[in-house]
Formats: sequence, C-alpha cells, structure tokens
Amino acid sequence: MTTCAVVGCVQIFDGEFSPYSASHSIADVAAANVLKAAILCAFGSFHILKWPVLSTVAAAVALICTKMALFRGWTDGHGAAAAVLLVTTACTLCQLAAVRSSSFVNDYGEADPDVELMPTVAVTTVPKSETAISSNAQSKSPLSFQYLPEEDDDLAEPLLTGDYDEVEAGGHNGGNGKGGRAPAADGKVRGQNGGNGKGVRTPAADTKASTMRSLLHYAQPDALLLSLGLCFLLVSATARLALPNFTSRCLAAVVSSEGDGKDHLFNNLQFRNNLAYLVGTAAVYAFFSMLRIWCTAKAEVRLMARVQRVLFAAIMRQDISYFDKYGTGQLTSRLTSDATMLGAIITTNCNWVIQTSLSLFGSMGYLFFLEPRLAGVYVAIATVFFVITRQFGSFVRKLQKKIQDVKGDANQVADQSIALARLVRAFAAEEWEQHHYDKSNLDMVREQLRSKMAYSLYVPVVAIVQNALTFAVLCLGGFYVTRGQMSGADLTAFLFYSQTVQDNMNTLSEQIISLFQGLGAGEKIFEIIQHQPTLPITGGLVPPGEPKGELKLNNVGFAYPGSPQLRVIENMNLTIRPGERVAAVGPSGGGKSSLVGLVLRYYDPVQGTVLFDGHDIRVLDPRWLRRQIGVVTQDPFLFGVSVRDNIAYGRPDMSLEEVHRAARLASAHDFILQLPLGYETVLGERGVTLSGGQRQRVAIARALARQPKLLILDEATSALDSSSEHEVQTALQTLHAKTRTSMLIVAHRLSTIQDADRILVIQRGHIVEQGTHTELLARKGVYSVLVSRQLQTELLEGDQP
Ligand SMILES: Nc1ncnc2c1ncn2[C@@H]1O[C@H](COP(=O)(O)OP(=O)(O)OP(=O)(O)O)[C@@H](O)[C@H]1O
Repeated sequence: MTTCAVVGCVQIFDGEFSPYSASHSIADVAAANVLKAAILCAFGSFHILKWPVLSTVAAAVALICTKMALFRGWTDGHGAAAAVLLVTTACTLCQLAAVRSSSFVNDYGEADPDVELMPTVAVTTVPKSETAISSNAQSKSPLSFQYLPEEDDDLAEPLLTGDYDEVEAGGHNGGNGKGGRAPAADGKVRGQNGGNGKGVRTPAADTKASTMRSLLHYAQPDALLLSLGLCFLLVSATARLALPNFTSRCLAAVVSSEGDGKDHLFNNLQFRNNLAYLVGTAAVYAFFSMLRIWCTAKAEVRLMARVQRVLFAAIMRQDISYFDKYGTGQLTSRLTSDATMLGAIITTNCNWVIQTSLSLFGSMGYLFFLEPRLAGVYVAIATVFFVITRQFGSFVRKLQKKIQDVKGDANQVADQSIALARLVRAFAAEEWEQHHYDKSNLDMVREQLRSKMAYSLYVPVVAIVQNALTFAVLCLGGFYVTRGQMSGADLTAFLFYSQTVQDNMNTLSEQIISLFQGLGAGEKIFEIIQHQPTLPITGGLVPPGEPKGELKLNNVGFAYPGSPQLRVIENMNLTIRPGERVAAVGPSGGGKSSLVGLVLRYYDPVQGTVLFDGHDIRVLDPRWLRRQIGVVTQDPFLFGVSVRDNIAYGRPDMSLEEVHRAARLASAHDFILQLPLGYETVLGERGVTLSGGQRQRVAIARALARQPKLLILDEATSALDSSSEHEVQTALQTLHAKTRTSMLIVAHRLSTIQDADRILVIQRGHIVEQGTHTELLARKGVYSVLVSRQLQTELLEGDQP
C-alpha cells in the first residue's frame, strides 16, 4: 500500500497519468499481501486494536481500488488482478478472525504457555531404611519422582519419570547438602522437568552476557514478534535516515528558485520530486514505526509478565531461611522495579540501540559520502566533545543517584511514621518523628540544589559544544563551497546529518547505560530464579492409610542456617503419641518456636531425625505433611479477602458447612455472623478490621478447617482476653475429646496448659523437665519456679487499681 501511495504521489506530481500496467496491478496485489501478513503477525491479538487494524486493511483495499480505477486498471483488462485482490482481502479478514479467536490467553490455566520456564524443584533424600512409595496423589502430580535409596552420605539423585536435561546452574546452591543438590565442579547440576517429558534448560546468570542469554531464553516464545519488530525497525530506521536528505534537497530547491520568476514553487521539478519522496518516506517511517512499536511493546509486556511469574514461583519455593535472610522489601522490588527494567532491555533499550546505531553510522557514512575531509574533521571534534559531555553527564547522574538515596531515606522515615501512627501517638513522639523527617528533608534539599547547580552548568556546556560543531561545519564547509569543492545543497544536507549524528550519539550512550542497568537488575532476578532451595515444597513419600498424628524427635540438634555456630536445640528426644496433648513451656529464647519450625519442616535439623507417624519427615511429601499439621501462631496473619476464604485458605473446594464447623470449633461463628456481610465480609489488609482476639479465633478456625492430625498452637491464645481465651480453651478441649487430635501447645501463660497430658520445660535448647502439672510442681524445679513467678505477677497485676 505504501509503495502504491509513493508511486502514485510521484506519478501525480509528475503529471504522468500513464495507463495502469499489469505489472503495477500485480505489484499492488503483492504489496497488499505483504502488508496483510505484516499486520496479521504484528497485531496477533488484535482484539485490543480491532478497529485500527480493520480500518487499515479497509484503507489499503480502498486505496488500491481507487488507484486502479484512476489509472484505468479496471478497464484495461486487469480484472484478474482486481479479483485476486478481492479474494486475498476476503482471506485476510477470515485470517484476522481466526487469529483473534486463537491468540488471546484469558488465563494461564492448563495450557500454561510458560510451563517450561517455571522453576521446578522437588528434591529430597531418602535414608536407606525408607522405601519409596508412589501414591496415587503423587502420580497425579505434574512433578513425578522416584527416588533411589541414599548411598553413603552423597545426595540421592532423583530419577525422573520422563527425560531430563542438564541444567546450567550459575547461581549457588545455597544448601547445607541435606536434601539439596550441590552444583558439580563444572557448575552444572542435574535438573528435572515439570512433568511434560521435556527438559528445562535454565541458563546461567553470573555475568552480563549470560544474563542476556537468559533473557533471550525467556523471550523465545515471542521470537516471531521480535523478529518482525526488528524487520519493521530496519525499514523505519532506513526511512528515518533518508528524511534529512529529502528535507535538505527541498530546501536547496527552494533556495535555488529564489527570484527565478516562476509562478508557483510546484513548477520546480526538483522541489516537487523531493517533496513527494519526503512525504512518501515520512509515511513509510510513520507506518513502520507504528508496527515496530506495537510488536516490541507487546513482546515487552509479555516478557515482563513471564519473568515476573517465573520469579514469583521461584521466590515462593525458597527455603524459609532465605526469607529470614532477605527482607520482603528486597524481594518485592525484584518483582516490580527490577522486572520492569529487565523487560525493557530487549524491547525498548535494544530497539533504541539498533535504531540509533543505524542512524548514527548511516549518517556518518553519508557525511563521508558528501565530503570526506569535512566529515573526518567533524567526527574527530564531535568524538572529543562527546567524551567531555559524557563525563560531565555521568557526574550529574551520580549527583542525581545520591538524591534518589536521600529521597529513599526520607520516604522510609515518612513510611514508618505513617504506618506506625498509633505507636507514634501513644508515645507522643510526633515532634521526634518530625525532627527525623526534617533532617532527611534538609539532606534532600542540599543534594537537590547541588545537582541542580551542576545541571545548570551542564546545559550550557552541551549547547556550546553543539553550536561549536555547527560553527566548525559552517566555516570549513563554507570554505569548500566558495572554492567550488562542495555544493550548497550538500552543505545543507551535511548540516542536517551532523545534527542527527550528535543526537544519536547522546541517545545511544543513554540507552547503553539503561541497558546495563537493566542487565544489572536482570542478574539479581536470575540469581533468585536459579537459586536452588535445599528443602523441597512438594514431592516425596505419601504414606498409605489414615495418618495417626504421632510425632517423634530422635536426638535432634538444630542451628539456624544464618548462625550455624549457635545450636538452639541440642540432643532433643521427644514423642507425642496420637491423641496426646503436650505443652511446651520455658523461658524466652529457649527454643520452643524453633521446635515448631522443625516439625513443620521449615528447616532441617543438623543432627538426628524428626519422625511423623514413624517416617523421617525428610522423605515425606512436604505438602502432605503440612496438610496433616494445623498451626496457629502468636501473630495471626489473615489475608485481605473474605472471612470464608481466610478459613478455607489453600482449599478453595471447602464447603460452607466445613467452614462453619471450623468456625464453631474455634468459637468464632457468632462474631462472624455479626460482621456486616457475615462470612463474606472482606477483611482489611492483614485482617486489621478485626480485633486481635477475633483475628486469633479466625486463625484457629483456619487451622481446624483442615482437620489436622497434629495441631500446633504457638502462643495461639496469648492475644485473647480471659473470656475469649476460656471459650477457645473449652473449644479446643471439646475438639480434642471428639477427634483425639494430637496437640503441641507452646504457651507462656501457664494457667492455660495445666490440664495438658504432659508438659515439657524447654530451656537453652534442652528439655530440662517433663511430666504433668502436678508432677512438675512436686519436683520443685524450673517449672515450679516459673509457676510461682507467674502467680506473683498475676497477683501484683490484680492488686493494681
Ligand atoms: N531466624 C532466626 N535466625 C537465627 N536465630 C534465630 C532465629 N529465630 C530465632 N533464633 C534464635 O533461636 C533461639 C531460640 O528462639 P525461639 O524463637 O525458638 O525461642 P522461644 O523459646 O520460642 O522464645 P519465645 O518464648 O520468646 O518465643 C533464640 O536465641 C533466637 O535468638
């Protein structure tokens, strides 16, 4: 179509209304088809731009038909070409309809397009004594593994039911060896696939080059779109390169017409032709730019979403110790700002780099073509000036970076004060916070003024450099023109192209900087994606039959991965029989919560074994294990969804009756019914619209809804008032009487665990005493001291008015 338009324009301007030839018709049809293919590919999911696309196709057809009519295409025996045109247009519309119906993914669902990129880790080791049992549940899972018994102390190698590929793993393994996969000396580890029978190749990311490779790997699904974008880019960049030439030629024609006595500028053939080429080239540039932008923008959006999905999956599968080490802020910024920067690399940055490089080197080449000596001098001076302005620019950028840091500090102060407004008010610390904020604010002002001052110097320096270059070109070029060694038109073109060279030099360097920043962000992202957790989240043994809920610790020792030298649990032996209610008490920092973490397999012990129903929990499918254990912690985290969804968390298939039952057991049913929308009431962020006691009861209901075989209450009733606590205690006793669920209750308030079957006193990582309340009191050891201290405290509190 564009070709048609350009040729048509030229013919009209030339006044050559020559008969429309058969070759013209065929060329038109071919052009229309090429255009159609481009549009189809570019606007694959054209549901977004339905009307622009359809209008473009209609305009193409109308233009070609008009042109054929104008040039007597219909009457000169070219009906066949016209018929071909109509048929192909009809086909185009059908294809567009087909593309529309097939290209849009509403949800990732079963036909997940990114399944091969998803990190899949489900590795565990099996002690020699264990036999792998492949349950129904496991064989249905997309991650299907069989295990060989562990040989020596080496890691067991998972055997996949499908093929497996070698996975390059540049990131560190990060594991302590147990249950993880250590990278081999050559930096390669064995990987497993996602159950689709094909291997997953995860590229390494320890350098910028490998980050780029990884990124290209993630961009592969959009390879066609990107290739098209590249083709459109080459066309639009070439057109852009040609524009100043036609502009300068037009200008030269205008100058040469000065005072020539002709009525109309359009009578000047040189002006007419160059103007027609200028209009045609500008149309080509605009049209192909539109196609290029659409293709690359679509690829960018998809690439970013893909990276974010894979990254989120990678974060979610990390060990708990990983979350201990890296804060929420760091990980979420990887998901947001870093992913955005990374997504822009292939599309925005690379696009600009290619486009400006083409324009830069093309313009430079043309300068040399116009006048090599002038071009040589110009490029030499421009390069020196460019280096100077770059240096100055990077100094200004450093100052701006500092501003960002100071701004970040100020924002952090503001964020904290606003988020903790209640605390600030309670401590009457408004002035202190204001003083804090003012300090950061003044730092910000100081840095900003410094930067603005540098910038105010930078702008004139750049202006002087640019004008000095123009000055040099005009002087030297003018000298050549006056000596007849160069035409005036060529000097005008030279000036235009030299401006393009300068602009492109600046843009190219800016884009290269952004590209490297994006690669830096990418390195951090791929580091997380390739970081192999040591503990699996799924896969492993699912024991047959109904679980009993027996827990056993055999000579367990544990230290947190962050401080491996500090044993927080030492040589601990413990058995909780099915149906038994065991309480753990003891001084703060004794290791009670660490024990809970071990039972839930947030961490693996560094010594000994934790057994559930007689199986080492390291061989059990962690998902199955955690389904058998209900947990309620001191800080009840609730999601900002409905009460019902909070209780049925992780089990969307749970019936309303089951939800009600769990809420009744947790003494939460009555207050939930009094909420504005009952069970459908949406809670505020982290459940802030409920009182502490209400939140705790919803959390207990959530744990009970899964009908666990072992219920862990880690300071679960500490936030309740005495009447709510009494209610929940009664509810838990009824639950225990009904279901004989085993319980491990961590408590500080000793009055709440007096009727436990057994009480463990944990101090400095050891069980120092155990027995019933009466037995322990009679022993007059640590427990009796704790009880008497607490009694004294309660008495003192009771005395206070
Ligand atoms: N994520 C962690 N990384 C490193 N050390 C930790 C971590 N969590 C706890 N600890 C340390 O482990 C020890 C035991 O802590 P734990 O939370 O198990 O004690 P606790 O008996 O539950 O205490 P409290 O009754 O106060 O809740 C403490 O010395 C604590 O500093």
